[in-house]
Amino acid sequence: MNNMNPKSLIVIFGATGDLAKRKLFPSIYRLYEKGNLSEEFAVVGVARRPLSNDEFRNYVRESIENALQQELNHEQFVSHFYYHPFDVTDTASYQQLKSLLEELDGIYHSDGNRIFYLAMAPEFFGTVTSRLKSEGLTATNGWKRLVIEKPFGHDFESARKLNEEIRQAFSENEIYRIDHYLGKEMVQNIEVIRFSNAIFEPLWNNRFISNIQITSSETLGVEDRGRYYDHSGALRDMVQNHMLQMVALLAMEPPIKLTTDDIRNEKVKVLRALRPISHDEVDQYFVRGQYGRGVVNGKEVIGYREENNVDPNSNTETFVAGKLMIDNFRWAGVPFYIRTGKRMAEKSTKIVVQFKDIPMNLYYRTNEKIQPNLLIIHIQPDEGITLHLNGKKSGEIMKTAPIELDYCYNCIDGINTPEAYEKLLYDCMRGDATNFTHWDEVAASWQFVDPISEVWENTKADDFPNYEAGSMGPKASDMLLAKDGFHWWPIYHPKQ
Ligand SMILES: NC(=O)C1=CN([C@@H]2O[C@H](COP(=O)(O)OP(=O)(O)OC[C@H]3O[C@@H](n4cnc5c(N)ncnc54)[C@H](OP(=O)(O)O)[C@@H]3O)[C@@H](O)[C@H]2O)C=CC1
Ligand SMILES: O=C1O[C@H](COP(=O)(O)O)[C@@H](O)[C@H](O)[C@H]1O
Repeated sequence: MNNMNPKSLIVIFGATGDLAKRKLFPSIYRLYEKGNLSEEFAVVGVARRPLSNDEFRNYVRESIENALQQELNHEQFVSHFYYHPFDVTDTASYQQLKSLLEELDGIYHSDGNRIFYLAMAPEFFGTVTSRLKSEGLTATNGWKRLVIEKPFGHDFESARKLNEEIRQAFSENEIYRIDHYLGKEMVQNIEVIRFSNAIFEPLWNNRFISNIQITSSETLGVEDRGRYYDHSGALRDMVQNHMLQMVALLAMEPPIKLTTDDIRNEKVKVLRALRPISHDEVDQYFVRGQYGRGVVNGKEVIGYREENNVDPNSNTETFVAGKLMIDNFRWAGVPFYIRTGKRMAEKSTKIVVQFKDIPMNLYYRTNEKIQPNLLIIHIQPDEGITLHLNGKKSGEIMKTAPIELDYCYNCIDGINTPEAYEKLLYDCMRGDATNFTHWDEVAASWQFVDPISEVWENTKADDFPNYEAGSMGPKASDMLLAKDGFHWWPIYHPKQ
């Protein structure tokens, strides 16, 4: 097999769903368009509604054209798509799927390589994987891989059970647990910025860094996902996975080599070193919020409790801010502040690394307020880095002025950053699991988050809704930093 142009059959369970339409089909097309797929691939869509192959192919074409806002340039692309209607709880249909895969293996010479992508409700994850094994679909001459969407469980116990179920059919190195933040260009850049720059790595510790802030704010509300979200909340939806993954990448030790195992091992160590938060400490370290009505991007929007499929008295948080301490040599004493929420003022994901003040500042004498040095990693929508320094104020004696060294990745003409799903699908096809989460990371993350959700589920938040849609969250989020003498740095890009 040519590892750069992998060949495989891809079975998408939930092929008529939102994720497949918006992310998976366009990503497969982009890979094909760039020549990253060989012609020896086929996609089999599985869902209940009755569609013929032709109807499915039209649906795929439309999905791609809508998502990419372009016409399909390669007509033959959709001929690689097949549809197999069935209810995944029905055993008999797996036999028909097996025959179809064997037939397609012959047509596409895909060497028995199979990706099973579970893009459907998580309650089916266990059923599908056990049927794939019991009905013989995993017995193939080539490799087999399982891509599993979030949420991976609801807490540690449910995640452990799910893991046990899928491990009956797939080994750990065949399981690709998606965290789409790990496919983002600038999240992948964290390691490179840290480990390939002599000006950062020696300073990357508690001697020189005073705190690190990670914000992932959204302007969207819960849209049509109220049923799922009202049982999840921001802590499970964003913190347990994406936010903790970014913390792990920022805090991990340099891996011995850039292999999947070496990187994952270092990330797991960080997650295990997170200071556990006991039930009676939750209020000290974490803040929850829920949005009320407000104005977002100039439009009036309803409050969370008025959204479709949301309990009108819901106790679910749509905002979380937290202070995380990592109890190891490198990070002892350095708070990592995280915040994420829906219906906030901006759509933005940013990491701000705030360096400590220098020991003695010559310029204090002039009553100048020297700004701390900041390294800002812009994850989205803008992609880049900004370094905040101090320089001499032009024309003045003994006065400083802030300087911003700014590099914008996605401002450069011709650079079209690949979608996270495109990169992750390609990684999976090439057998590179580095940017997928290992079970040990998932387990450690749930173990950290569980005590917080237990307290929040069992205590009514009397002040909900406690932030206006279109704001940066509840006041208590600012207080969380203020009591340590810090404040949240703005999350807009300096050039905006
Ligand atoms: N949408 C998104 O942006 C994101 C989604 N995810 C995750 O991806 C997964 C899919 O989400 P999403 O696409 O939004 O979900 P949807 O509800 O849009 O799609 C569900 C899919 O499953 C199929 N389906 C439902 N029941 C059965 C059944 N018994 N047998 C066979 N097929 C069935 C549906 O088709 P039919 O009705 O025809 O059977 C449909 O294709 C979830 O785990 C979600 O958490 C993760 C991150 C983002
Ligand atoms: O996983 C999820 O992520 C999205 C935010 O992703 P982004 O790439 O747009 O930052 C969030 O809206 C969703 O609730 C959550 O399930």
